[in-house]
Amino acid sequence: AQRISSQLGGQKLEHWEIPKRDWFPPSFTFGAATSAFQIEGGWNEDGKGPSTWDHFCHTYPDFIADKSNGDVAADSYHLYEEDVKLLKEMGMDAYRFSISWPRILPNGTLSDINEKGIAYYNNLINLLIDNGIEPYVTIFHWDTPQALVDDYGGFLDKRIIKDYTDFAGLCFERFGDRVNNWLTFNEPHTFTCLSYGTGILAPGRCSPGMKCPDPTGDSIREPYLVGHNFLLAHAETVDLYNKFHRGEKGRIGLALNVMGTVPYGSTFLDEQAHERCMDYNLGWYLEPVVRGDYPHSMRSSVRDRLPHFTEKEQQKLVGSYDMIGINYYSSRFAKHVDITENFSPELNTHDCCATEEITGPNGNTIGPATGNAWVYMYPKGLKDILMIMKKRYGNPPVYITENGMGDIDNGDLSMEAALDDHIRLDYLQRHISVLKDSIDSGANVRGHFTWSLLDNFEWSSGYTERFGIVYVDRENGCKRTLKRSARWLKEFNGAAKRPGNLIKPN
Ligand SMILES: OC[C@@H]1[C@@H](O)[C@H](O)[C@@H](O)c2nnnn21
Repeated sequence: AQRISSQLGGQKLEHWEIPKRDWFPPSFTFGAATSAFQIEGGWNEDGKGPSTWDHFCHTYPDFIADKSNGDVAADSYHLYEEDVKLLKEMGMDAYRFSISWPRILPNGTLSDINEKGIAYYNNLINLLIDNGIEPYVTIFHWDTPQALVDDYGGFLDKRIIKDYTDFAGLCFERFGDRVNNWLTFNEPHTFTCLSYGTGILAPGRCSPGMKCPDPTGDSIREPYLVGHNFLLAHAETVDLYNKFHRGEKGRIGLALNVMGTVPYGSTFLDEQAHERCMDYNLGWYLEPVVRGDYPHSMRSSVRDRLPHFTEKEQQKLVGSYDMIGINYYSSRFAKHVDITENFSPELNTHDCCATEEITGPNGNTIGPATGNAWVYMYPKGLKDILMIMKKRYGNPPVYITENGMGDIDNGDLSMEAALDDHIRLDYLQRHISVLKDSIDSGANVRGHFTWSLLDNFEWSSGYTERFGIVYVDRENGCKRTLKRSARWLKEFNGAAKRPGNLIKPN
């Protein structure tokens, strides 16, 4: 039966529509996700080197909505025991977090290993395991060591492939005996388009004449160059993992953000536009690891601006994953754009010759607004993507490695109102529910991670968007308080009946 009530958004689900844990197999993983720069703070503590995000926030505060930074963030560098306690209290099966590259390698290379940084992650991993919570580690979640950007331009240069592979190898060596689930990269699509296309994310590059911190880049070439180096670094890292570090339970993959799309109108042109958008939003990084090259529609429109793989690189790329992470938040209407005689892309995202519209031809949005500007609730978009994974990409094990929405807080959202996050609750219930629907339709989806465990530093939005299921009071020592959504997840996970006390390693 259709588990989602006919109404979206305002209507709360009927009680029989609210997902239950036993809709899913016991092996299905429910967790929460964070990333290093967004939660840790301790930006220069115990020998940590600066990341491009430390540099970006300190140098270009006007490009952050509230001129804030990650110096303290949610202070998880000091409060990680609190974080694990909350995960245990909610009965979470797993915790997805990332490793700060410059925290363990301050200048980005193995020439200087920061043992205090390594110790932080070992303490976190040990505490998670002692409390029966599976660590899912994202090796790279956008915080490139500033030293490598200063030295050779970071991901713009092929030298990053060796430095990244060395960094990943150190993580496998030091944490791999207890960490069995690895994601090499978080969201290559977002990183390339927003860090080297529009330039709103660190290191903030874009073409001359455009408005971004460093307008000395090339918004229609650098995204593809950086994306290519991402894929080559991913392939080398998985090869290293396979050769020296894979245990019998080890699994590795990468986490891809996918903006879902539906055709704007019923013409075949919008159908094609939808197909092209899915090639760019999903296929750009998935097809190279599935079949060894970029989607045909990208090859034919980006042409000489899209690098090629050698045969040797393709051999390492194809099949370089045991699982695929999908970060899903929302969908759009894909609308055809004609290529006229003066068509000339200014941003790499213009190459797909389609716009992604929030509002459809009849003036309705794709789904109800939720809070932050770009998340409109459309749970069916998640099923549509999972069906593409099944029908087109071989139905690999998929984890929803991020799913959630943000509450706007320009200093005017009371803690009481923030704690009663009924829109987030409705959003999460509908997206968890649609996963059951997807499994019933043959999707090989294995888990769901809520973004995010904690209210944290939301990149160019700073602290004006709260994505956490746990409220963080940064005015009061980053005190953590479960929101309504977290209390439902605790009930959903059946933790209400289990002791929540934290087991600390002896
Ligand atoms: O914007 C909310 C979150 C960010 O906080 C994450 O760091 C990023 O992986 C992401 N991708 N899509 N949405 N998100």
